[in-house]
Amino acid sequence: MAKIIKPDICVIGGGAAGLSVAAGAAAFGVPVVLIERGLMGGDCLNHGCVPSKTLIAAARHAQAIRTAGRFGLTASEPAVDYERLHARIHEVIAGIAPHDSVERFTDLGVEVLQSSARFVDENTVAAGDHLIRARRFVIATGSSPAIPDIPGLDNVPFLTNETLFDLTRLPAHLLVVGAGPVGIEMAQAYRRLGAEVTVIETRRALSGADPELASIAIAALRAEGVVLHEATTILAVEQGGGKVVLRCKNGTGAFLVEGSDLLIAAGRRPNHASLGLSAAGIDHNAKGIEVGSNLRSSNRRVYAIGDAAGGLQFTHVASYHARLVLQQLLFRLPAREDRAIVPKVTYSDPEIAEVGWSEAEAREKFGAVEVIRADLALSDRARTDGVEAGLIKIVVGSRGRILGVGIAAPSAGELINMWSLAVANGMTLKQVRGYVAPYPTLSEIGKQAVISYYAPLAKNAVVRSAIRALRVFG
Ligand SMILES: Cc1cc2nc3c(=O)[nH]c(=O)nc-3n(C[C@H](O)[C@H](O)[C@H](O)COP(=O)(O)OP(=O)(O)OC[C@H]3O[C@@H](n4cnc5c(N)ncnc54)[C@H](O)[C@@H]3O)c2cc1C
Ligand SMILES: NC(=O)c1ccc[n+]([C@@H]2O[C@H](COP(=O)([O-])OP(=O)(O)OC[C@H]3O[C@@H](n4cnc5c(N)ncnc54)[C@H](O)[C@@H]3O)[C@@H](O)[C@H]2O)c1
Repeated sequence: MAKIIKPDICVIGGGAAGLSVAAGAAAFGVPVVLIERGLMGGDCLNHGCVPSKTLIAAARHAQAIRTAGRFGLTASEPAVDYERLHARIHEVIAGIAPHDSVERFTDLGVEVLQSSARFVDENTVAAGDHLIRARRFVIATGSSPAIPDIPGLDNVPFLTNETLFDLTRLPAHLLVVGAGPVGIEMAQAYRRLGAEVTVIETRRALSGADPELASIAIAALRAEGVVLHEATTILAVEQGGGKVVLRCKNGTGAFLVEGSDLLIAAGRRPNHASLGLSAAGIDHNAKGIEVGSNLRSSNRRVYAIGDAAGGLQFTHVASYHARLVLQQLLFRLPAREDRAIVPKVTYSDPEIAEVGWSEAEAREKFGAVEVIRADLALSDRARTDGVEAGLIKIVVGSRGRILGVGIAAPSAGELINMWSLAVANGMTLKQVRGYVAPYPTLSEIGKQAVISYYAPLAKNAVVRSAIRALRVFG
């Protein structure tokens, strides 16, 4: 006989999105049930952001050793102890895991059920031997790696982000399918750690980013020895002589690529196949659960957030969504997702960070916009730190309104923070002109770009004659 529970909120999925809703609801004393079928913390903690950024940090140190010569130090080829690096990745995960654990959430007052959830009707979810009849449901079931339909792939072992961080040896030659954020970040990291790396991409690399900014990161990867084939189709994959072989074709003809290991980084698919969505009248498609800007589904009791909602797929979006849903469920206040205020970062080196409308999007939406740029070469800090390439682009609308900002630079993910605040608050260049930037920092290039916007003022005849007139006063 199933046990029936009737909480106010039932959250399905214990990743970044679901945990944020559960913690927020419990903090206000609202009865909440959280159902998780796998590891608490979801993709970000276990197979995504945390292990990938730990790997990238190690790779950055390896590259610093390799390129130390230009700072007057003795450079060498770094000796990589991959088993030790594997252990460090899992130490970092283990260090964060208690924050997301069943124990912590139980202590917060959340009832955690460790099983798979499935809707049985419009108002009921089944999980193990429980039936949950909640006033509201929040689907936060995330996404999984999409596996492309390439002939032969069924017969060849391959890695995804779910298995990559279990490797205890450095791949000799990593073949990467897909040059999105996952493919590019991992390609550069493994190259820096000493692997040969070849990336195959059907379209252009980092096609979601501003092409001018993306090209700076891609040039850096190529200079470091990553081989990248864009606009290339993989016709088949085979295994032979202990190698993985990709049969490829592009504008130059057909060719073979051989490697020791294959990583599939070809995008994501939502985890909703086993949720029984049709039984609950929840509309969905191949990208995710269909929601309005208030994140509510076609079943008005049910919301979908994070990767499951099929929009932007970032951990900070998961927590942004959680806040919007809590605002509606707890305080009965309206809330709408505004994608234009969400920053997007790819953690290549240089990093690519963007917020607001890109140049192309703004031209399409607003027509006449101005784009101001400053090259990182203008920054004294870039010179002291030996940073060779970088750029900031600010897209400016009428009356100097900041519509969007894109940065290619080391730590661009940090530099974008102040611009995210500016875009979210509809700020203008005049407001940025007035703040004092510390010297020497990379952030100063933003200020320099803004000053360049006002530079024509110095040549303006009216301004000049006003200054001449004011000289009369001594
Ligand atoms: C390699 C990689 C690197 C990334 N790096 C970054 C980064 O640096 N910064 C960033 O912002 N984003 C990054 N992301 C994206 C980020 O990981 C995701 O956007 C984020 O994890 C989404 O959180 P979520 O809670 O929506 O889903 P998930 O984290 O996927 O959590 C969903 C949870 O639901 C559970 N679940 C699914 N179905 C059921 C069911 N039927 N019943 C019960 N439980 C269920 C799953 O087990 C899972 O634990 C990265 C992703 C990858 C793959
Ligand atoms: N830094 C970050 O915040 C970060 C890092 C990694 C991932 N993520 C998130 O995870 C999501 C998934 O990232 P992703 O890189 O896996 O997906 P993606 O969809 O961004 O990129 C996948 C790439 O694979 C290519 N591709 C697909 N099938 C192919 C095939 N058969 N052959 C060759 N190329 C093929 C696509 O053209 C695309 O460029 C992103 O939307 C991103 O938001 C974020």
